Amino acid sequence: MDRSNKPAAIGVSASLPQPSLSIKDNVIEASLPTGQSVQVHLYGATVTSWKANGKEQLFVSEKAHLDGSKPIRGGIPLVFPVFGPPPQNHATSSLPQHGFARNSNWEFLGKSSSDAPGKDSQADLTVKLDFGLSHSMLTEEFRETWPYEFGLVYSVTLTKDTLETALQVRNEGKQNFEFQVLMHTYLNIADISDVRVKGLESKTYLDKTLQGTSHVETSAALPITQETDRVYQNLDPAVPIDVTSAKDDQPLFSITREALSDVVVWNPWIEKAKGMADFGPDEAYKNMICVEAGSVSSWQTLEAGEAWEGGQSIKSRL
Ligand SMILES: O=P(O)(O)OC[C@H]1O[C@H](O)[C@H](O)[C@@H](O)[C@@H]1O
Repeated sequence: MDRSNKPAAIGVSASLPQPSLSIKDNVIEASLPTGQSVQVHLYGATVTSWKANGKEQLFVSEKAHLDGSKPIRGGIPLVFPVFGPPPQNHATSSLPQHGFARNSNWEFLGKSSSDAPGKDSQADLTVKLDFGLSHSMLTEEFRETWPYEFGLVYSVTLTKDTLETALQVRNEGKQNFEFQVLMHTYLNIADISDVRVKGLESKTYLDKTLQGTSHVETSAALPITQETDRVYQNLDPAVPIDVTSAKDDQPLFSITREALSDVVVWNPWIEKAKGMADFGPDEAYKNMICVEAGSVSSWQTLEAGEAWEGGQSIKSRL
């Protein structure tokens, strides 16, 4: 994953078509000359569309609120600084479930594009969009409930066959703070019964559908046949989690991570899907699986003046 701020398009032949950008109604869209595109809402810096090979790769609920009144149900909501309901007696205790990043208005910091070093082909072009959120941009309520001086830079990079999302967290204040982070990715799938999740065998997970009890995964290719809400812990981020098709065992998605050693696998299934007002249609649980790269099973402590960085790269089968 390359998250450096490369100079815009230097070294790219002037005659080659370049990535395009549009900004409208707080939605940023970028596309590559080879057809791939990405869309990001400033509300939550939520990625709401990733098209590759002419297909939408992310699931967004038909009933998702896109007006900033509620976190967006689908795409890639960003969870920070707490995952799930905040614990009692913790600095995050008064925050909403999954923190404030997904329900704050971010700023667009700009676009940069590059081609792979030593290559001179359109196929190697990438486009990176950067978004920022800091303490002063939060609502008064969030500023009061989580009073730390922080800076987030979220980078969304589109390449020919991957989408990369990376977060930098900076402590810009004088006190240490603790955080959790997670990229709550809703993958678009044709049929949940055809999907298997690989790369989890022998890993310990907390099953949130069974009072958070601890288990060890026995399946090399996990089918989703009921409500599933599991936090797999201490995975090697470099080993991909593959979402494969049971029909041909080919990966539909392959997800590698950096500094994100937990992975949540979530599907609400029938009853929970019906119970979520912003989830629709009811049957849509068949068309999504959340595979969420994060650091959530403990807390990252960030000392004053320090920075932390983590991210994921999702490769889609083309
Ligand atoms: O409804 P939300 O707040 O968006 O949370 C949606 C889901 O997020 C994660 O996957 C959690 O593990 C689930 O327990 C939760 O239900």
